[in-house]
Amino acid sequence: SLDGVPAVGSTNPILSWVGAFQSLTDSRTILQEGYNKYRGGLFRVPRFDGWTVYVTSPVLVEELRKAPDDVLSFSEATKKQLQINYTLGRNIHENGYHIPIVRSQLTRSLTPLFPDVRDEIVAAFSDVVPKGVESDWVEVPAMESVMQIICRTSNRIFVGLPKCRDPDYIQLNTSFTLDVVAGAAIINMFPDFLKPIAGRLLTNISKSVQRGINHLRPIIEERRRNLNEYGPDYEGKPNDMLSWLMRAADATEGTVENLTRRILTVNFAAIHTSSTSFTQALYNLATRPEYAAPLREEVDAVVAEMGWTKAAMQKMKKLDSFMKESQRLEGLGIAVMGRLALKDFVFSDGTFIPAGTMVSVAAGPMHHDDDVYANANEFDGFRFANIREEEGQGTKHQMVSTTTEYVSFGHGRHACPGRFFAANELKAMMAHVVSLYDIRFPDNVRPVNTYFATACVPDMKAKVLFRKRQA
Ligand code: HEM
Repeated sequence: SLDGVPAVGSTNPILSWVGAFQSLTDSRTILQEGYNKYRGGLFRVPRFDGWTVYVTSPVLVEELRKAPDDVLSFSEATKKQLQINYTLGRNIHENGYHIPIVRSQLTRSLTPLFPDVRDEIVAAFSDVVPKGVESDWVEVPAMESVMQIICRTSNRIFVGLPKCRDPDYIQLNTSFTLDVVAGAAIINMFPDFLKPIAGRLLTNISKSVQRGINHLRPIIEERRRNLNEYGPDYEGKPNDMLSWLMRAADATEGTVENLTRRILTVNFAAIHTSSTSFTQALYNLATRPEYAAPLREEVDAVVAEMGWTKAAMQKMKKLDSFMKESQRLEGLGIAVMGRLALKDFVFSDGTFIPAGTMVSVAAGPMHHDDDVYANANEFDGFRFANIREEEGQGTKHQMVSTTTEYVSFGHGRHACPGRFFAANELKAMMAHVVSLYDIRFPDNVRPVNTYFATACVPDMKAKVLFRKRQA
């Protein structure tokens, strides 16, 4: 019943397995091939358990965005892709109470909590960058260091000090994403009745959750004692994600295990996404030294006027543009906005999508399309700043703004609720880098990305050279 949607590769059941394998290992080529052939329309690519239909135009992205949740479902797509019942946990799928907290409370708190974010960034960079940086170039393993810094900074706001600096807690949160993604891939290989057993026996997840409980139980219990003794707004009550979750949780969600799973889930959504995004931007700056001076000029001027504040981060338009351009060209998801059709759906061009089909946006090819972005394959760090200059003070081209053409954070009601936090954190980190360091690669060559399934992953092993900023 997907006959109306052209396929990339063979539709023969045996040969489409070869295609399914290729879509794991060479997804970028496959998506680009589909996009080149069927641009403006839809095409399908085989997976081991079915087909994914990709949309390729802003008009179709808009229709995907508008489709009701009970027709094209974000949460059912995520449940299937991540095998949520056996990985993050059934409650995460059934009760997404953390999502409005991330979207509203976290975003509203960015201004008052900025001093904490800044403090953690400064402390984490000074721990991660070797001391010799004062007088010479020093090597910094980029991705590993970025993950440490982002995990610390994010968890300063999720669970506070001193836990955010605990090495075992950091290790747990940076590896939990891989536990979940690898675990989901394993569980997906089993028929439904064996999935719970596969989830328990063949993945690391229960061990990781237990490790998380060991870290968070004493904190949750202490906060609960204080609440009981001194009331809901006791003096010194931490203003962080854990407190917000504890306040919003019902009796079921308020257990130590369920609160721990919730914190792990927020970390799952936050750490690898933000770390890959920052690492790509760092690689772009290290290979394009011509951007250092104008970025530095902007950061120095804005900080001199407004200090290290959230408002200052918002004022740094060149920096915002540089981060957004990195994400446009090398965003983590070359396919985003996955939706599972729960009912039959028909796009306006007449394409019929039967219930049970996965639908997604071919984000990578769209972001590299010359008709959407001039010289789309060129890195133009100030592309969006220049557009904003031309168009006045509008916010449409800020890093956090989503459109039918710019979908790195998705688009519509499920667009990433953490993007305001992420953009603020990533800009504060990059502003710190340009104001304190010069950076480059040992051989001046940008490391190559790898593609796995629909993820674009920066070189995890590359080292960037840091040196104290020269006058
Ligand atoms: C650069 C960093 C990030 C990127 C690129 C990113 C990207 C995305 C994308 C593509 C989606 C799915 C949108 C859709 O399908 O329509 C999403 C959802 C989500 N993100 Fe992010 N994200 C980032 C950082 C964060 C952070 C820091 C948090 C939490 C603090 C977060 C929390 C979430 C949550 C909870 C959802 C699910 C929303 C829902 O269920 O409606 N993300 N993100």
